[in-house]
Amino acid sequence: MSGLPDTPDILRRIIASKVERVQERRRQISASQLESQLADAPPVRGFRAALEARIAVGQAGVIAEIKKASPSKGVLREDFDPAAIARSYARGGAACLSVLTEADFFAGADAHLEQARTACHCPVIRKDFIFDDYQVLEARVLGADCVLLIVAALDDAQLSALYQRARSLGMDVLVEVHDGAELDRALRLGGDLIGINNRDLRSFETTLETTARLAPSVPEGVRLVTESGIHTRDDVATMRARGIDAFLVGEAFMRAESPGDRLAELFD
Ligand SMILES: O=C(O)c1ccccc1NCC(=O)[C@H](O)[C@H](O)COP(=O)(O)O
Repeated sequence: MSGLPDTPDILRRIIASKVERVQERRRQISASQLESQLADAPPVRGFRAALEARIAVGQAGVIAEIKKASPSKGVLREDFDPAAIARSYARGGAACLSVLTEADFFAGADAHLEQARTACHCPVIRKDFIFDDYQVLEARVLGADCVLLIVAALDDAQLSALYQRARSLGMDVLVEVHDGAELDRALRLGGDLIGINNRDLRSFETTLETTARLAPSVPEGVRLVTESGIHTRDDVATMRARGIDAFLVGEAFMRAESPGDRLAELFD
């Protein structure tokens, strides 16, 4: 199993359950069979390009998340229709979508990504816990335009191999960090789309100060995305005042009757 000595326990538990699911999936569909399905995968939509297009005209680049539940908050939304949520997000001004496909802790599914992607023109990141080349290949076959690599869960060799594989398939990679050491590793990797997760996965404490503290260390040319804990217009204003223009938001939208309307309220 992947991971580092100080990988947060919740990540270890999520990945342990993923290992079993990926092994089962491999028994059903081999990697070579997946490779043969690449030709029929939906064409890649530019994930980072969609963010940059919004930011270039002075708007925030919003990655709107489709997430039914999470370890820190439990069930977020009972009325959970990924296609309807995707359409709502697109109407509300989302640049991109983030779709949880992890089943055991987030009640996600691969079908959620397919439904969301088919329902609108937004590029989609597969929000899952990736440690195996097979999962990167599977994400592309599903239609993902970007994948998430969590620095805290992977050593440098894994990070590099998975990053190169995703890029070779035409996908962008959101490299997620939570502290300075992880940010250094992400920058050494060559990541040009870096997410700072404001949520401490050891305590679940969530503070925008995490992004504020690390942002000055992110060089020009790297797009920084602030993730987690964005709930109010003040949160957005605070981040934008610090030069952060890309956001990944889930709970605040998932708890709203109209996710897209809430997005428009926070980011208009
Ligand atoms: O949210 C959790 O409880 C969680 C636990 C373990 C790993 C990841 C987790 N969250 C994934 C995310 O990073 C968030 O879904 C995403 O950043 C959006 O955060 P929010 O807007 O606070 O829902």
